[in-house]
Amino acid sequence: MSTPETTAAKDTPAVRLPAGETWRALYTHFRPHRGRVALGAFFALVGTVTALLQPLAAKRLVEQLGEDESITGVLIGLTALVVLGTAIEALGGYIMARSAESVVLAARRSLIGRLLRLRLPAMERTQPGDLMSRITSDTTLLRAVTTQAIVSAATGLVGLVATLVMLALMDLTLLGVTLGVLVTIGGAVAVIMPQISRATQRSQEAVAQISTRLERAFGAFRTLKASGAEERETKIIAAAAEEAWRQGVHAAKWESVAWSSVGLAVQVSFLAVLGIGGARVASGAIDVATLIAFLLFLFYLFEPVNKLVEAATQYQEGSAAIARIVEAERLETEDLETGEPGAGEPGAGEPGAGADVPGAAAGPVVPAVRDGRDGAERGASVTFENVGFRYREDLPPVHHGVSFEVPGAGMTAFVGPSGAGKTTVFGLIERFYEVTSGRILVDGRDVRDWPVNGLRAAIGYVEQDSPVLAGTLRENLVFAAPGATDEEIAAVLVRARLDTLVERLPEGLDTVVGHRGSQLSGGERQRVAIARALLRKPRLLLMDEATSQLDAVNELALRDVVAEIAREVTVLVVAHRLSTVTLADRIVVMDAGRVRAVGTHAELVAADPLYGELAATQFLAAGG
Ligand SMILES: Nc1ncnc2c1ncn2[C@@H]1O[C@H](COP(=O)(O)OP(=O)(O)OP(=O)(O)O)[C@@H](O)[C@H]1O
Repeated sequence: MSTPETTAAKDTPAVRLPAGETWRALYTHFRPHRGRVALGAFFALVGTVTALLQPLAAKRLVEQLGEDESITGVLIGLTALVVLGTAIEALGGYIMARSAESVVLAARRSLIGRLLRLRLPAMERTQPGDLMSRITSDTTLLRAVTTQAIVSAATGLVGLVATLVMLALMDLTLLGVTLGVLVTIGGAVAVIMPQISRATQRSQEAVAQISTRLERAFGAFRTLKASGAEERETKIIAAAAEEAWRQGVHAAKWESVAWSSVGLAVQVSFLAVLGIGGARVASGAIDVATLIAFLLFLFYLFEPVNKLVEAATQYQEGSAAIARIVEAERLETEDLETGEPGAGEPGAGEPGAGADVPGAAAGPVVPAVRDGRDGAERGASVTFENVGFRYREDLPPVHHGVSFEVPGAGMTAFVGPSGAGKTTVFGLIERFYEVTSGRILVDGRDVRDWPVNGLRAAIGYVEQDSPVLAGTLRENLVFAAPGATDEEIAAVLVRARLDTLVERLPEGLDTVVGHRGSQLSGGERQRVAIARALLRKPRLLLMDEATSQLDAVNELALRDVVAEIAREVTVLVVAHRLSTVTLADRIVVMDAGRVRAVGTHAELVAADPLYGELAATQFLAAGG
C-alpha cells in the first residue's frame, strides 16, 4: 500500500527539459520584454560610464586648484555628473527590476489562465497545492534569468572577448597559458552547474510538497483535529520544509564552489603566467614591461568571468523553474467554445477574460426551445445512447452501454447501489469527461457539438457535497450567475428556504461564510448550492442529492420547490430519499454501469427486485 508520502512524491516527478527546450521556453518569457531589458541595460551602462568620468572631472578640479583658477564650473560639472550618473544608474536598475517583475506577472497570468481551464481528468491527476506553488513560487525564479542573467551574459562576454584580444596583442603564448587554465577550471565549473539546477528543482518540488500538504490539512481541518493527526501532519510537512532547506543548502554549496572557482582561475592563471612569463622574459622572448602589462590585464578578466558565472548560476536556477512551469503549461486545457483540448488561454488570465462565459445571460448560445403552448422556455431533453465510459485508460469501464431518454421537463431520479455510475451521468452531461463510445444528446444535439460554455450555461449543477466557496453568501449565490439582480436573489432565497437564515445573519447576504462555507450548517450549505444553481436559471437542473443533512421541514419544502421547478425545467436527481423517488416522473435504476430498469416508483417496486430492495432498505427518509 502506498503511503501518503510516496503517493505525493509520485505525483511530482522530477521534470527535465532538453537544453534546447529550456532555452526556447525561457526566451518565450523574455521576448516580450527584450526592449525594456535592453533599455535598462543601456541606462546601467551609461551610469557606469558616467561614474568612470568622475575621476577625470576630479583630476581637472585638482589641476584648476593648483593653477588658482575658479573651480565653480568644474565643481558644478562634477556634481552634475555624480547626480546624473546615480540617477541614470538607478533608472536602469528600476527598468530592469520592473521588467523582471513583468516577466513574473506574465508567467503567472498565463499559468492562471491555463490552469483554471484545465480539463477535469488533467486536474484530477495533479495536486492543487503543487499547481499553486508553480504559480506563486516557481515563477519568481524567472525574475533573474530572463533579465539580469541575459545582461550579465552579454556584458560578460563582451568584456571577456575584449580583454582576451588585449592579451592576444601582448603575447600569444601567455594567452594560451591563460586560456588553458581558464578552460580547465571553466570545464570543472560547467560540470557542477547542473548540480545547481537539480538542487534548485528538488528544492522547488519540496516547496510544492509543503503547499500540497498544507492544502490537504487545511482542506480537512476538522477531520485533521478529530483524527488527532496534528503531530503526524506537522512532521510530514516539516520534513518537506527540511528537504527544501537541504536542497537549498546543496545548491548554495555548488554555487559557492562555482564562485570560488572564478577566483581560483584568475589566481592560477596569474601564477602560471608569472612562471612561464618569467621564463620567457629570461629567454628574451618578451620584455618585462609586456609581462607586467599582461599580468595587470589578467586581473581585468575577473569582472567578465564573474558576470558569466553569475549568468550561468541564474540560468541553472531558472531552468529548474521553467521545467516545472512548462510541465504545468502542458496540462490539457479545454477550449470553452468547442470543448476540445485547448491550445491556449484566451486573454491569459486577464481581468475579465472569460467573464462572458457562464452566467444568467446565457440566451444567445442556448437554443431556445419552445413548447408551443404558452411560449415559456421548456427544459432541455437528455438522451444517452449506448454510452460507454471509463475515467482513465488504466481503469475499468464505469458505463457499459447506458441508454435512457428524458423529455424536456419533469423530474427523473437515478437510483442504484453506490458506485453504479449515477454521478458519472452528470459529469458526462456537463462534458467534464468525454464518452468512450455512444453519444449523449442535450436538446437533440450531441454534447460534443455544443459550445461547452453554452451547454454549461444551460445547466444548474448541485453537487453531492454542496461546495461553498470562501467569501460572502452573496458571492456564493451569484458565482454561477454574476449578472443576477437583487430581486432575483431575493426570490431564489425564498425558494431555497434561505430567507430566514439571511435575516438572522448580522450582515445578511454580505456575511462571510468561511473557508468552504465552514460557518454554515450542512443543510444550509446544501440550500446555498441549490440557490446558486437556481439563480443560473437553468434549463436542466442536475442535483446529486446529499445523503443526509436536510431536516424534515426543509426537505419537504425543497421537495415542493423541486417539483415546481420540474414543471418548466428538466430536473435530474441522483436520489437517496424515498420522498424524492416517489415524486419523480420516472426513475432510472442503474447497476454496475448499466440501466436495468426505467419506470415509476409503483411500477418498479412491482417489477424490479433490485429497486424493491433499495426502496425497502436503502432510501433514507420515508415519506412522500
Ligand atoms: N474522477 C474519477 N476518477 C476515477 N474513477 C472515478 C471517478 N469518479 C468516480 N469514479 C469511479 O466510478 C465509479 C462510479 O462512480 P459514481 O460516482 O458515478 O457512482 P455513484 O453511482 O454516483 O455512487 P454513489 O451513490 O456512491 O455516489 C465508482 O467505482 C468510482 O470509484
